[in-house]
Amino acid sequence: MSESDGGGRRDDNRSGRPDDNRRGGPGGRDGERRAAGPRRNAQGRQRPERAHGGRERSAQKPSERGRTSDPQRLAAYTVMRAVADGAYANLELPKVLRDKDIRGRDAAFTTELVYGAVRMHGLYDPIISVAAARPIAKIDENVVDTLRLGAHQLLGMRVPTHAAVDETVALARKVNGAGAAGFVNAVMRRISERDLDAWLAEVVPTNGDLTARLAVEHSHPEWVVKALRAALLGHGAATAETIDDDLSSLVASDNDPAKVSLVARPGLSSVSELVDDGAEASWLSPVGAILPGGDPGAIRAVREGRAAVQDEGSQLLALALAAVPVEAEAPEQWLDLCAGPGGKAGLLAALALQAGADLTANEVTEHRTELVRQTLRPALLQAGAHGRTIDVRTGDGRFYGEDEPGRYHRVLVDAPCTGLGALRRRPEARWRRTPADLADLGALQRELLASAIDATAPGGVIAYATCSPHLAETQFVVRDVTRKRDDVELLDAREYLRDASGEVVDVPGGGKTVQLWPHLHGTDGMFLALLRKTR
Ligand SMILES: C[S@@+](CC[C@H](N)C(=O)[O-])C[C@H]1O[C@@H](n2cnc3c(N)ncnc32)[C@H](O)[C@@H]1O
Repeated sequence: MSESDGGGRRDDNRSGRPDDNRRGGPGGRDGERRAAGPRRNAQGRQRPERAHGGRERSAQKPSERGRTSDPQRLAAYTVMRAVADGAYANLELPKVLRDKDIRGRDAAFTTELVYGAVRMHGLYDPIISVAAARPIAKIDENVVDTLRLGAHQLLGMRVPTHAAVDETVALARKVNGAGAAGFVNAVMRRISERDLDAWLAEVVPTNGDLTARLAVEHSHPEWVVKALRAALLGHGAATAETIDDDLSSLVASDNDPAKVSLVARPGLSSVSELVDDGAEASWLSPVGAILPGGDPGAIRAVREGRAAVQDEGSQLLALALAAVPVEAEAPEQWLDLCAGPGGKAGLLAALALQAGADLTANEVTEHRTELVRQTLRPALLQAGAHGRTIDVRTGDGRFYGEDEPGRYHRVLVDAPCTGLGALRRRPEARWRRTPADLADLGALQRELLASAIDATAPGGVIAYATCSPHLAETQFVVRDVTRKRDDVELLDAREYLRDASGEVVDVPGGGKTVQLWPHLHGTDGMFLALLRKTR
């Protein structure tokens, strides 16, 4: 239900959960790492900071300590292993939480454990390696996952040291075996001897190469940091003078939990309904609201599919496509070419009904088409009453131009992409993607955009969007496709990106396309180009 990383509060602290595990992680902005407040003992009472993260010994003998692992850490480990085998954390975690009946604050704690350990292992692995006095590749990968969970408790959450060590050793005994537990105990104790700043001073390279430094400090593959540097410069969001600071802010924000933003699908729900249910109106999106805490599923409009969890950047893009003036005979035909799982289609469907337009929502995989159908259910139910059609289809978007030339008046190409603008949401994404993906995706993105243009009627408008700022997926795709054609022109997309008070959203850079940024707008790194079909 939620796109959030979770987090939350816990009154008792028996198993060492932090009071507020959403903030203060190693990926947080500089100076905020320990901003969440003082350390607490196992009963949750405040205690003084230690100078260098010194040891706090348990009163128990090692053989007596942590014989049983708690269900949350065991669940976190189970998800970690599934992710190592190719699963997606955001899909696997809810299943495991459900199976183990882990809810509320315990679910938030488990979520933070998994997301933090997966996301931050680019930093934790060098620390584990130093603490273990051996290369990470020489440690069994199951044991590495246990240690990543332990390192995150010590360095990224404010779990009391004795609880983090004892519970991680107990977990190791259960899942890695008694021999490994002794090793885990030794490594965890070594890690606990220093605080995060001392470890950063130890493992972050100091040779002056900012890319290498940021890659370790903020746990990103180096190629991603380089690509983000090029993107900031290429989209005009940084200059030669500001790039180091801007890049640092961007990679730091990739490790901040995304706020839980909701969309009120127009005509089905409203921002004021969401506000009445505890959300706060978004200043950025006219149809958005922010949930300050709690489960979005507790909100009636969300449960009924009239509202949903959706990034504000995604909302702005769909609204922009709907806002461009188009001269066409009613009813306008709208097309979402790559609709799965249906987030933007959900908003477009509501807007189409209000505008008296029909919508075709297409997706290439059956499974994701079914997700689109579920998302659109409330709009589908209303379409008949409005005398309108919402058609959900499975098909390859590359053939729409050939099969239905000139049929549509507004077309969204929310292209499959690397997702480098949404790293906050997918903890494993940065480690899965490789530069080689860009070649495959680039060819597909170009074909989909060309097909969309062919499928658009003269005077109609095409929105090309990605949740990546990578230049190869954004500017270069639009440039390559449009320069081969004389039937399309680039519109100034900035004109149509309006905040909740109707003002043009401030987007850095001087071009006609829009690039949103997590560190500037608090949204995913969404790209938008708007094209007019001229003939
Ligand atoms: C970035 S996602 C779209 C997200 C969606 N617009 C939303 O807001 O929920 C891209 C989608 O394109 C689909 N896709 C990939 N290749 C496609 C193709 N050839 N034709 C149509 N859809 C395709 C993927 O399966 C994926 O669901």
